[in-house]
Amino acid sequence: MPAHNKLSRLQNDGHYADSFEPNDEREVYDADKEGLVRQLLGRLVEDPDREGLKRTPLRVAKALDFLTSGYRMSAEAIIKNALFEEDVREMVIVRDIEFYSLCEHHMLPFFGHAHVGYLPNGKVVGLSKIARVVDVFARRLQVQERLTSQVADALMQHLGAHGVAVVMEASHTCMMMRGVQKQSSTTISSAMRGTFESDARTRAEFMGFLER
Ligand SMILES: Nc1nc2c(ncn2[C@@H]2O[C@H](COP(=O)(O)OP(=O)(O)OP(=O)(O)O)[C@@H](O)[C@H]2O)c(=O)[nH]1
Ligand SMILES: [Zn+2]
Repeated sequence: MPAHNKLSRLQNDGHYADSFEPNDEREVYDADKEGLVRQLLGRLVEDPDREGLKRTPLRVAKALDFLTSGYRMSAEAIIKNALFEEDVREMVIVRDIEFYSLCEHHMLPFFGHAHVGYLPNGKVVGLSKIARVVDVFARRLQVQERLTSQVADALMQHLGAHGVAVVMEASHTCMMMRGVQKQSSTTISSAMRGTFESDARTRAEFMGFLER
């Protein structure tokens, strides 16, 4: 088991200590968190020490670390090394990017697809980086609307684009497995920035591509 705890490098204000490497996807081990999950398990089940549950607190702690790893990642760092000068002015769309996030109200998954478009301004970005930026914000405790806006704002800020459009469609397990128990409803959210916000034809062109 790793002796150090990477999370300890996270400062209280949510920023990273200088020594922290952004976008380090290595596994985090946090003994405190494992203990807290063990306590919770003790309240939930009759025998938290039975064989099948012995390593569950460790597994849950590691899973939660992964599912919130977006707090330790930086969209800027992902984008800045993958921007290429290219005289492209037409719309670029990456659609059907699957994502998984946790709703901040219940810490239950919501998941679906993101569709991202942008209008380049002399630079294009490596396509995989757009999907990585979706993950940076999806791997946090979220509401879908904020997730959508954060992806749009980060891309707008770091691409130098004329505009960015993000549409996300998701199923919320907190509405499916509990609460209102609606299995088929999906939620669509959008965030339009720059030309996509100011020009209805650009927005319509983007939406048209999504219909295919
Ligand atoms: N706007 C928005 N709401 C969300 C999202 N995820 C979950 N919610 C909602 O957050 C609300 C929380 O409402 P509360 O009344 O405080 O919680 P609750 O008693 O568990 O609500 P129910 O789910 O209706 O049982 C619920 O209506 C959820 O459906 C999201 O991404 N965006
Ligand atoms: Zn919820």
